[in-house]
Amino acid sequence: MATTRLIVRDDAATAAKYVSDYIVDRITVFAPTPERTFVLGLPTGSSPEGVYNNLVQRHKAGNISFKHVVTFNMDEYVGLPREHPQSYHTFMYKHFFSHIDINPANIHILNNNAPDLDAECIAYEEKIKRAGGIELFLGGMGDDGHIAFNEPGSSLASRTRIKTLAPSTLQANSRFFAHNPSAVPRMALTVGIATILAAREVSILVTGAHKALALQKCVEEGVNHMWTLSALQMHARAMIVVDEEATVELRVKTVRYFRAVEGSEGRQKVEGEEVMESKRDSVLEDLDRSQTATPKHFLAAPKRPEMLRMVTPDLVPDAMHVRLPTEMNRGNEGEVREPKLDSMHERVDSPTEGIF
Ligand SMILES: N[C@@H]1[C@@H](O)[C@H](O)[C@@H](COP(=O)(O)O)O[C@@H]1O
Repeated sequence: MATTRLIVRDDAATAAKYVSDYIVDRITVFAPTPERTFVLGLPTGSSPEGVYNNLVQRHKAGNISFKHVVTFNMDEYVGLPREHPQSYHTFMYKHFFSHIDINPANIHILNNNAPDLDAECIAYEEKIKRAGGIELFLGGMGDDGHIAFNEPGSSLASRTRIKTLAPSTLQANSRFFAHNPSAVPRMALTVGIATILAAREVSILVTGAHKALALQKCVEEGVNHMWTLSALQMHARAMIVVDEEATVELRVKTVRYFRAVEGSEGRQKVEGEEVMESKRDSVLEDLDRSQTATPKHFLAAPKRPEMLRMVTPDLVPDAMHVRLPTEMNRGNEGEVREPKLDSMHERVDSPTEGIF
């Protein structure tokens, strides 16, 4: 059975509303200050457009401020000028940043024109670390199951790096480039799977029947680097919000199970803690619930927000090591070392990529 929590909504609009309301709730409960900012990871793509529209509306209605929110975008095409209409830089300002009260100094987007792209990627990881780690990473999913630009075959231990885009991505994203796949940049900078898994919480929005097969692979099958969103199964606080259309390849019992999980949450209240309208806990915890008494702290956001503000662990959940390639080992401090190249990686990835 899947281990990533799934929230099913009727259509793309209500799925996007669920995600935007969730973000507003999380920031509100966190109550960020200049000294204690809320660090939000952000995606681009057509899926999150509705989320950004809702967030802008909630901001304009006076429901939410982004003054003390720090953002890190997931990815960016290599080589496109910043002001190019299809750069992710342009996308973010057009759909979100230009309409909210975020401090421009708090916005981080990978510099796709940096003279040294490898150094840019390393510095980006450092900036995330210095910001205290990502509190909530919002994401989407490509038609082939990729997250950010972690294309099929990416290492589950990857960090921010250069990736060569898969033909399936060039094809899918050609809709933004006059339907010409050869006009899509061939490379991108992207956070890695491990960067995403290191966030304290991950929320993914997946809508449309064209994503249904990939969703099925990522949710019902095992962790697999050919369907990189499946890595979320190793995260203790992850959810995927989908519309009905995206569920068409899932088993009926899978959808029923997750609906039942969501339904049962509304009935759980924990004394002395503030329940966030039952919108948070993780699937691992959901699974525990069926076997043991429900741990109270998994159902609710603690009233003292500082409890949520622990330094990001340098990843990796125990279960992950079990599945990592044997070349992968750990250093003295418990850090994960990069895996050695193997022939499959050499075939899939460009020689310019130091880390897969
Ligand atoms: N790098 C982005 C991903 O972050 C995004 O999730 C995916 C799906 O985009 P869409 O929501 O338009 O289907 O597109 C691109 O590949």
